[in-house]
Amino acid sequence: MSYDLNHISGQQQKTSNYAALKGLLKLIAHERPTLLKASAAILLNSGLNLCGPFLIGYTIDHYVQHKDYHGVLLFSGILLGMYLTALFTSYFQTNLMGGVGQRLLFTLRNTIFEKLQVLPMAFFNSNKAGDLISRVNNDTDKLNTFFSQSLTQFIGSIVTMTGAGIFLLATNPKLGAATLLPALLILIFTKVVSPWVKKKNAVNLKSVGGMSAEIQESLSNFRVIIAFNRRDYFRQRFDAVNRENYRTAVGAGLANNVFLPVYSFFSGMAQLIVLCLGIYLISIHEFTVGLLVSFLAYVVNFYNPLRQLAALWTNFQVAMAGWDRISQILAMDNNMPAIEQQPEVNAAPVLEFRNVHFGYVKDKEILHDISLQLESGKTYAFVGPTGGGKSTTASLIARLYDPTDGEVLLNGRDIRSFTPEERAGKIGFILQEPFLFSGTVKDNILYGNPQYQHFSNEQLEAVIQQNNLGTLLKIFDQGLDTKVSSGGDSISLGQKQLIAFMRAVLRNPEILILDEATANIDTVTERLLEDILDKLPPTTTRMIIAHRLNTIENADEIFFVNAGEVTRAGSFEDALDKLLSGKRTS
Ligand SMILES: Nc1ncnc2c1ncn2[C@@H]1O[C@H](COP(=O)(O)OP(=O)(O)OP(=O)(O)O)[C@@H](O)[C@H]1O
Repeated sequence: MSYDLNHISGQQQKTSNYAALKGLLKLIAHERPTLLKASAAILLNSGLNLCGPFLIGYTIDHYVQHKDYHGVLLFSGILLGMYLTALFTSYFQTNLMGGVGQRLLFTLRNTIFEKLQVLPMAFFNSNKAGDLISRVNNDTDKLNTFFSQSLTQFIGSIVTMTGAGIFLLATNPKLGAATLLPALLILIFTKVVSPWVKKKNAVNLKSVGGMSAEIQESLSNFRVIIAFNRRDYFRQRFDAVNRENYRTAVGAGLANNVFLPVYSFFSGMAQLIVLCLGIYLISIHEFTVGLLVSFLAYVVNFYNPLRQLAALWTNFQVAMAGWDRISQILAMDNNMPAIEQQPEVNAAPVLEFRNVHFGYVKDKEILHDISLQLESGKTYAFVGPTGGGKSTTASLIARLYDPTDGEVLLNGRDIRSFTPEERAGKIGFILQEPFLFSGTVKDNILYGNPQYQHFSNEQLEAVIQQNNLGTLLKIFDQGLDTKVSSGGDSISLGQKQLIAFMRAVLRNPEILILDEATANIDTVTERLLEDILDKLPPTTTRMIIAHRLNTIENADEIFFVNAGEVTRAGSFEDALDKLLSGKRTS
């Protein structure tokens, strides 16, 4: 399954409006009562507005022409009451639909975010964070705008138009049909042009996503930019995406504005037809002045909403383009589902790789036919050159990815049969570059150990002491309350690794993976960590990925990982012998 959203965008641009709308309406199915109330208000509003011209025509023919001013006054009062009621219903429906729009925005953002939580690493490797942010923030807002501002006008316009159309055809079918002819041309024009408009908007939303990705990348790498004095580099890159965004926005703007002039032109044509034909019909006594006034008003009532629909249709196209981008995320599935539960096998190795093959992308294998076994309670070191496949091996143990072939077994059970909670409880992972969340040291420790969520500082400190981590906590001048800014930039990389270390050790995992976890720590502190690792429960298996020899001195067994092959090298002394004899023979 390809997780590259922008690749999919290119292929699936042609979702029909109907299919897109159907999917969207499913999301707001629970809003049905509110939608019904709002629709009733719209119907009443449009109905009242529609009665106006008829009553005016009636008043002219029956009271004005007969100089019956009492009747004129009466009907004026009725009209005033009707318009005031229409004002109230309009306010009511706007209020209701505004709420629907905001709730849709809320639900959509939650739904997308929940989906993002279940998608695998491969998804995040294939998509830029900035583009995803733009989909969650910007594209959802397009839908909110449509629902809260445009939908009621949309329905109202259609109801008013239908009512006006019925009046026009019922009063004089021939004149009515002639008046409605330009509307047919508008319909054909809209049908032909809409896919092009939607595409232009989709391209624009994609470029907004690209710009957001660029901003995100440059802001998160500002330190490198300043250190290399390459502000110009990102400026140029930003300039390019901004230019692209400008170009696509102008394109979308032009496309969006194509409807209005065409609608206005045909609307003017329709009024001209009514005026010419109407005057002719009056001259042959087939029509009255009052009817012509009503007729003209209904033409306005028909074509004005139609003109309004032009703008609303544009909003609809923008919203649908946004919805396409959102539904691409919602349609994604996790390609790493849990398989059926299996019994754990007694006396099985704590971890086993059976003929494992793996590649991040198709046709480029990174790990080739790896078979290895790790026994409970031992310390294993994985060493080898940069890019050899050490972190990849560790990622498979933590099930960040599934093998493309072969099996990874935990306690003799296929790792895929564990629930994420079970698996995470068994495996502690300290990454090469640990990520910390903004908050305090305590918040970051609790993030990996929710079981201590309600512990006071003193209680948590006691747990930390029991796990021999007290000396590490002392390194932070304000202990658990030491502030950590977003991404952990306010503390050193070594300190970040210490927090990540405490976070992982407190989980009491069966397997603790340290991926270059001490690379940025001074030798004195590193000795402290070794001491802590020695004192871990005897059942904890340690997997240490390292470049520095002193880090792996105490390992029970060493594996060489090179060019996607993992070979057993025995103890530290054996490995050293092999390395030296290899050097001597070469
Ligand atoms: N997310 C990824 N997408 C595609 N290829 C990747 C990805 N991560 C790693 N690789 C590739 O996989 C290979 C093994 O990388 P890996 O990170 O496992 O090596 P390593 O032995 O841990 O290296 P180091 O000692 O530098 O950490 C490399 O060729 C790398 O380019």
